[in-house]
Amino acid sequence: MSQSSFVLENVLWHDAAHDLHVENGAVKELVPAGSVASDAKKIDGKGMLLLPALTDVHTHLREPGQEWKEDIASGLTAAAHGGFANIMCMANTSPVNHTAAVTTLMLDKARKAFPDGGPRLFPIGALTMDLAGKDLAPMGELVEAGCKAISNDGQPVENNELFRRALEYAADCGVRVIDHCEDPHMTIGAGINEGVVSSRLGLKGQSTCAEAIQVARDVILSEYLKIPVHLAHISCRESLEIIRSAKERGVQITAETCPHYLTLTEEATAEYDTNAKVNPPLRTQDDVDAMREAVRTGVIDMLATDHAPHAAHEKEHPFMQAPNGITGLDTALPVTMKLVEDGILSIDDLIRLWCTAPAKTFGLPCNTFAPGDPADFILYDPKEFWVVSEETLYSKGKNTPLLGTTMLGRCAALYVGGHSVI
Ligand SMILES: NC(=O)N[C@@H](CC(=O)O)C(=O)O
Ligand SMILES: [Zn+2]
Repeated sequence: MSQSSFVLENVLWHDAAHDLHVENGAVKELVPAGSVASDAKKIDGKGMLLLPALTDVHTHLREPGQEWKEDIASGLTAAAHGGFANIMCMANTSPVNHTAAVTTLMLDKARKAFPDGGPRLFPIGALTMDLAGKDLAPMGELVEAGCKAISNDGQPVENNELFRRALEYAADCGVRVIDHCEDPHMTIGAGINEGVVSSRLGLKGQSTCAEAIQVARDVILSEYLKIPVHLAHISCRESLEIIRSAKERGVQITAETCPHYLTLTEEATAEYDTNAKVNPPLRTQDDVDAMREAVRTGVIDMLATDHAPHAAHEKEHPFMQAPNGITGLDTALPVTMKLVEDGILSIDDLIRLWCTAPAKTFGLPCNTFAPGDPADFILYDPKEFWVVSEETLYSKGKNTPLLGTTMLGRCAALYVGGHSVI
């Protein structure tokens, strides 16, 4: 019997006990418990919550070049324990992922990290060479090598003509551009919101205008060219208003936000905590409220981690010198499940935001538990207490403002294509 044919018995799906029948790595049926007629191997699901596995369209894996922060093996291990079947990794490595050779190296490393099958890796190619904002990267070659999207994430493109040509070139290559929306002249790298906390600390903050201006630029180009654009890590109310009205006009804009923009405010940086220093910065409670509304109504299409691991010694620099970024693969699902417990999201919202929308937008494998779908799923233990600490995070990056927080619930098992990864 193939290892990927089995009946997973007694799992909780939408509050009722179900059995999941997997055949040759694909879903055969998901039915009320006790109604599968098959002599395939039985696995006890122990009443755990069944969820489709997650897709992260925005991860920084740091390999090649900055393996002390994270490498592909450690990042994919954190992804597996976080419940992710698909990971799209950003191009801001060293060297930048601007040639097929770098993309191929990333894919080789992923295969070697999980020779029997693990989370699937889908690299994102650079938009410009070295992310320098001058010469377009060879997108055709990058897509052929396996890149699923194009982005200058971390180094926003300020040249509008170049950005327009990049959208056209990427569309010709059949992929979407993911834009980190930030006017690079408006205090890029500040990592703290321009507001009461930055004033109190005597730091130069980053305004919401820096983001919203680029969102507006992208909407204008997307509408004019009739080319889809994906907006990365949206953080503030002003951007949402632009995205909402663009979508009403039928502009092909998709957008993501991250768990931290749904749960944390600028107050997290009030004690100069560099683990809360991220780009775009954590905003106000009013922005958090607006973001929560936007993920419910579909103004924001999906969640992404923006997993941005950095080493402890780097985050120990004074606030303005410390690098931007929060590690997120380990904590994304429990943080989102808490939003479900608190009645802010429904479980169907969570599945749409973390599974169906990201996979479908970027053309990745997607499990909706329909017959024939890849058997990518999680068994989630809602009763596992764990404290976020250097020891409990699988990522090399321990840079999260959640250190010391107790989480209720964790991914107990991940299957990708019917293969048990953890
Ligand atoms: N999001 C972050 O705060 N940091 C990202 C780069 C970026 O997107 O700015 C990183 O690579 O560390
Ligand atoms: Zn970014």
